[in-house]
Amino acid sequence: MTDDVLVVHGGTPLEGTIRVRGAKNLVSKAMVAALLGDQPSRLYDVPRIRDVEVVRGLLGLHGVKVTDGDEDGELVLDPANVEGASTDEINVHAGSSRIPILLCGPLLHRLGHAFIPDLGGCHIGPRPIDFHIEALRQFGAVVDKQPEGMHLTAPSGLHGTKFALPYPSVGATEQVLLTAVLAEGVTELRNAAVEPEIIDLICVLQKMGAIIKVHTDRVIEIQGVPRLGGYSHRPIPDRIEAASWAAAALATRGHVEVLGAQQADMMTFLNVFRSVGGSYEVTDSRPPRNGSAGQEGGIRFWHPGTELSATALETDVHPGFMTDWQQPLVVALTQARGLSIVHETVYEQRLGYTDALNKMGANIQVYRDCLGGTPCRFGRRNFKHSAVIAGPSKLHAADLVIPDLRAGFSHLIAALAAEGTSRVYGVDLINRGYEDFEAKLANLGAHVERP
Ligand SMILES: CC(=O)N[C@H]1[C@@H](OP(=O)(O)OP(=O)(O)OC[C@H]2O[C@@H](n3ccc(=O)[nH]c3=O)[C@H](O)[C@@H]2O)O[C@H](CO)[C@@H](O)[C@@H]1O
Ligand SMILES: C=C(OP(=O)(O)O)C(=O)O
Repeated sequence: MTDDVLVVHGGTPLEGTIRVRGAKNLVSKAMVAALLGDQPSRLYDVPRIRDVEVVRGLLGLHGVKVTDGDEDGELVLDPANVEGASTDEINVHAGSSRIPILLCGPLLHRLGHAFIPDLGGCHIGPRPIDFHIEALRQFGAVVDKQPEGMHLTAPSGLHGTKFALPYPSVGATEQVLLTAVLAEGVTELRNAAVEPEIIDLICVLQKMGAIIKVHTDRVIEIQGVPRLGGYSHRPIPDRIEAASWAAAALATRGHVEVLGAQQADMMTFLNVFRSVGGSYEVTDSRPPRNGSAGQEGGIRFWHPGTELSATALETDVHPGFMTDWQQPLVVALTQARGLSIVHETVYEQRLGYTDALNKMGANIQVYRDCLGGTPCRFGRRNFKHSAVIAGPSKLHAADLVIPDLRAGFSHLIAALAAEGTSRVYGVDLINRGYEDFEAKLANLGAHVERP
């Protein structure tokens, strides 16, 4: 633990430009999709983050040759020799990410069997996988849960099915997509998640030869095809990372331009950012013309210098306010005048990190009640899933231990916004979803150092 610490000298506004690459929550799934093809795939703008390394390792164990392409961030994934791996080899990746569960369908199609290790990911609630298992069973998979992991077979192959999700789960929707594309017949998924990363995964699968219709009202219809080829794809940029830097600009009274950030995927965030009093400007990209260099588009976010206002928000599935934006933004809300209300409706336990903010001088109370306009699944289940943030608060330095990815980034922002020198332990966790964050911090003028 001691060498995984960042010393943060707070109180300096973040100023400058950074760039975000392919979305963590798409890139890893597109890599899994490559397993379904019988030709190589090319994925561009892949960030150097831990989740990518985990999937690269898992694909490698299953015979997919993953190599770096000519362009920085380009991966070539060749599934010509897909093969099984031992449970011991696969279990090296146990507890490291949520992505392994998405290998079920592709491995059943390619090998007829699959072994999935225990999942990792952020500790923000129990995160069950019952929807995944139920969907896989409906496709015809036999699922056997054992202490060392989950074994799956498909003795009669996988067949299209009609399935309605009890909640529009991102992962379960991806599970259905990745299984249905090569299943025999038609699959109809109701109450599907429609996050931009899912639509981008559908684009990847369509490039491979899949037939997928996205109807209104969260209905997705997939017509199984007998084979899929490879794809060449430049993923959507990471809208969670972009919003995290936006929140950091606001909390530190700074000005950060995020190249690559896309307005269309961040509309709900931008509305909240503006209602709090943050300023932003969308810069469109310009191709090179008549000898003048082109310009990459993005969004500039800054603190206007005037007082920020409290707001009320509820996290929700797309197109609602994304749960992964919540933790970084709350740090900025500690600087807004009045009472802000945050109702977390996606995860039961995603407010634990507020204890650390309170230790730094914030005034945040958490409640079991649904404090938003709409009662949610957690209302009568004793989870502290609503927060009231009274601001503005002067934050002071503290020693912090990072509990998970987004909470980790929020701790970092709080330390950057605070007066004095904080020590942030466990910062390596941030590498799971933020590429080169230390280099980016240095670019933005943050005073951080390894002891
Ligand atoms: C790698 C990745 O893409 N992670 C994202 C993905 O996580 P992930 O795909 O794990 O999140 P889900 O959308 O599945 O989870 C949403 C809710 O559904 C519940 N649920 C889910 C599956 C299931 O079988 N049973 C069940 O009850 C979960 O406990 C949670 O309360 O979407 C989340 C919601 O946008 C994001 O916060 C994560 O960053
Ligand atoms: C919850 C998150 O990720 P994961 O699903 O990988 O834990 C996140 O990215 O904020």
